[in-house]
This record gives sequence, C-alpha cells and structure tokens, in this order.
Amino acid sequence: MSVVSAEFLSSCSLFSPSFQKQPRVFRRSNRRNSPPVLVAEMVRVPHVLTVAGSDSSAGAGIQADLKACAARGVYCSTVITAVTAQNTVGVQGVHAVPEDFVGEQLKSVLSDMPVDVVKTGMLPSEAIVQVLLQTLDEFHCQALVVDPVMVSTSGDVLAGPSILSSFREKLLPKADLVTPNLKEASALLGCPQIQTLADMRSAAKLIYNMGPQHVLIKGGDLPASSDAVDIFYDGETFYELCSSRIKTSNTHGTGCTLASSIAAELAKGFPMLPAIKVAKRYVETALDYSKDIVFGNGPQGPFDHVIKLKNNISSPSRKLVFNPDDLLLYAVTDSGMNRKWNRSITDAVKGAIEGGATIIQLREKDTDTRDFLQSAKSCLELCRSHGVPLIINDRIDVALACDADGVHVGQSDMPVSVVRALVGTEKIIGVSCKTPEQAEKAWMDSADYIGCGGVYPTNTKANNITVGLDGLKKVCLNSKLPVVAIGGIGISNAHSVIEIGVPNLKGVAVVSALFDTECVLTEARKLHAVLSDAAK
Ligand SMILES: Nc1ncnc2c1ncn2[C@@H]1O[C@H](COP(=O)(O)OP(=O)(O)O)[C@@H](O)[C@H]1O
Ligand SMILES: Cc1ncc(COP(=O)(O)O)c(N)n1
Repeated sequence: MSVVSAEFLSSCSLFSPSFQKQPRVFRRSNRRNSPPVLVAEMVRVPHVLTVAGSDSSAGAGIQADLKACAARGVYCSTVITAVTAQNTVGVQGVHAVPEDFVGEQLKSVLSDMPVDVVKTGMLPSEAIVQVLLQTLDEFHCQALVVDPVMVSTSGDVLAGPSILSSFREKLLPKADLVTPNLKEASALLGCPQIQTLADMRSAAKLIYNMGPQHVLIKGGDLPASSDAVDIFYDGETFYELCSSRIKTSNTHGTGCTLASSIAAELAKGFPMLPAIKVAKRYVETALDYSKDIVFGNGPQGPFDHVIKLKNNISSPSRKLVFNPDDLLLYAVTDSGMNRKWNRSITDAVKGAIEGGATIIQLREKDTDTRDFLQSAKSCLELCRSHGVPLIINDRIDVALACDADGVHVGQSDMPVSVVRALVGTEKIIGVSCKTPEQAEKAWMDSADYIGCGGVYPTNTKANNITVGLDGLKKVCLNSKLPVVAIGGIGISNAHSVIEIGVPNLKGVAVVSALFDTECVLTEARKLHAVLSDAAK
C-alpha cells in the first residue's frame, strides 16, 4: 500500500486548516439586556447530513446511514427523498417525496446546524437532484460524498435514467468522492457490464473525468472474486482496497453503510484514503459479525451495524435490572485461598452458589489475564445457570470481554463515571466507600451499590482502615444506594452487622469465611441461614 502523500492530503478539502475541530464556548444569558454569561464549555461533534431514501426494513438507506454514523461516533441528520416499502425479499414500492419538501428539509437542517459532510444516497428524480444542487450552492459544507444509488441489491430500480445527465454534468463535479457499485458505474458511463478489476480501473478513470475529486468503484458484485476488492482513484494513482469476502447473504445496505461510514470518518477530520480504509474494515467486521443472523425470509438480509445484537440473545438468563436483594450473601473470591485449599476458582464459585451465595465477585489480583478471562467465562456460565450475578473486581476489560454482569471498583481504581461510560448503562457497578461523601459521589456517578468497610479488622486487605459498625451505620444512613458490608465478617458476627437495622444495608460480603475453609458449600449454607434469619 502506498503512503499518503502531502499533496494528497492537501488535495482533500477536509485537511485544510479551516477544518480543525475546536471546542466551542457558548455564552447565554436568561435575563434581557444582561451581559452573556458563560454557562458551559460545549463541544461540537462531527456531523454528517444524509440525503437519502427511507428503507422500511432498515438495512439500507437513511436507516443504514443513521446506524453507521452512530456506530462510528458521529452525529447524523437526515433529509428523506423517498419512502420505500422494502424487505429482505426486494422493493415493493417507492414513494418519492415532493422536491419542494426535500428542499424544505435541507433548508431546515442546513440553516441551523453546522454540517461537516453531506452524503447522498437515493435521489429518485431529476427535480430532487436540482433542489439539492441549488442548496449545495447556498450552504457551505466541507465535503460531499455521492453514493449514486440506482438499483437495490435485489435488482429493483430506485432511481431511473432521468437522473443520469444531472449526475454526470452537475452533481459529480461537486463531489469529493463518488462511490458507484459495478452496475451504477456502467449506468453512469453508459457502457456494458464491468466484470474485471481492469474494467473497474478504466471505469474509475472515466468517472473521475466527469469531475469528482476521488472515485471509489465498489466490487461487492465482482463475479468470481474470492476477496471484496474496491478500486480507489484520486486522479493519479489507483489503489486496490482488498478485504476478505464474508460468506453471508446479509449484505443489504453495504453500499449505503460504506458511503456513510466514509462520510463519518471525513467528518472526524480523516483524509480521504484513510477514511475509506477504516470504513471498509468496519463494513467487513460488521458483515462477519452478522453473517449468521436471520432477519427475514428473503435472500438479502440487513446486518448489525452496532455489532451488538447477538450479545443480547446469547445471554438469555442475564438479569437486566439490578436487584439490591442479591447483595444478601456476597461471595468474593481470593486466588491465594483457592491455591491453599487446592481448588479451582470455578469449584470455589460452585460451592458458594450451591450453598446459597446470592452474588459472586471475582477478585483475582495475581492471576494472568488469559487465565483470569478463561476462569471468568466458566464462572459466568455457572452463575448464569443459577441466576446469580457475576461481578469482576477492578478489571473492566475482563468484565467486558466475558460480558459479566458488572464490575466493582475501589476509590483508587478507575473513577465510576469513566467505568459507566465504558461498560454502558446495563452493567452493575459497585464501589467501595468508607465515608458518606464517597457514598454521595458513588450515587452521583451512577453506581448501583456500595461496599462499605472494613467493618472488622481483616487479613485479606493490607492497610485497610476499619470503620466499625458505627462507621457502617453512618455511611448507610447517608447513602442513597444499597449497601453491602465487608471486612472480617463471618458466621460469628454477621448477625450483629445486619442487626444495625438500616433498611439499605442489604447484606454482607465475605472472603475468608467462605473460601479459607475446607468446604465452601457448608460454610455458605451456614452463613446464608444466619443472614436469612437476621434479615427477617
Ligand atoms: N460479502 C462481502 N464481504 C466483505 N465485503 C463486502 C461483501 N459484499 C460487499 N462488500 C463490500 O461492501 C462495500 C459495498 O459494496 P457493494 O456491495 O458492491 O455496494 P452496493 O451495496 O452499493 O451494491 C464494498 O466495500 C464491498 O467491497
Ligand atoms: C432507500 C434505499 N436506498 C439505498 C438502497 C441501496 O441498498 P444497497 O446499499 O444494498 O445497494 C436501498 N435498497 N434502499
């Protein structure tokens, strides 16, 4: 692959110095005639406007553009040019939006929102192309990506030959990039079918001569090709962009997704060739992830842009809502104790669950990452089969990699607000707190529960300050979150902890009392009995 030249970078309008992203400071005042007040430093996010058709099956068109931009972390506004009735079988109907109303949508967005990149998809009539051209003359944007949608993957016509001359003569000369597939390239050129890489190169050059800055001929339909090869031409050099061809029929919307992902990367400030490479890799990854998902009865399914759908179905027994009562008997593992008693972490967890543990935390401070992940996966299987949540101590990466139910962090670990941003809204977050202030902060940062301790002196944590029953009570009374008590708790004192009688104290977390014993199951059973009795 050739290195991107400085000349190439400057030829891309997005690389001009005027396109450096700057946080904007907005000043507002709510009082008339008073000077503006600084309310917040607000950051403008990259913005793509897609001008395209709606696809009722949500695989292509506007819906694909929205999903792709969201997945690429870019804001996407939408101007709808047509409403189509389509599914995985084909296109059953097309209803073009009147051109005046397309113009009205364009004006609404562009007169108000600063758009970085305009991406076009289905433009069903010559009149709509004209309206778009007028608007592009009036409003400045940094780049225009034209996906010249004419025929759907199913072979149905989405825009007829009437649009061809204004595409060739007016729209393409304004485009920074045009992305025809093989059929669209031959329609633009009025030439017979394109069937080889050599044909694609010739087509790219001829289309480049119509005026766009760059051309990408997409080779999804290239016959007898074991790879998915696209040809990129910048007026000087041809680039063969190659990815593995994913064996799937879920390719509905690949063209729209590729073009809007390129637009998204351009909007972030990437130069053209890197933007295309990143977008192509994204399409390949999404196709691979979605290759075995069934969406409909037809031959052309959509794919999963956010690369997430399968996670949810693969874990049907996962609890979506945190239940504070699960904190009753909270078992926290310790690799040293498991070694001492010569048991695997999975056996330890199995004993705890069978004895009545209501939530499990894996706290592995000296285990290799690969081994930890493997153990976490086996423990998760075990926990899921018993409906018991699994929490990972500190290691957000391991929690995400095995799709555990949550994470527990301490005051010197990653801040809860950052953890929440990383793990998303559904995972449980617990945080260790010793003071009412820390408990308040945990709540503000959207933790789900707090662990308060050490209640009694303990050997499992070095230099741990003991808060005692008084400290525990004070934290509970000031905490809006449910609390689990931790530190030196076992059969002999669990009752006294629960007896402090504060409603949000939901249970006790134990390490040694369960795992530094000969039979985890027996100890768990005894503790569960004590706690259930105390909680009555
Ligand atoms: N089965 C596949 N595996 C990997 N990439 C593919 C596959 N099919 C299409 N692509 C890629 O998806 C992008 C869109 O191409 P294409 O399907 O030809 O566009 P369109 O949807 O407009 O017909 C291209 O980068 C192409 O190489
Ligand atoms: C509304 C609309 N726009 C575009 C396409 C092209 O889809 P593909 O990307 O699979 O060629 C489509 N089928 N429907």
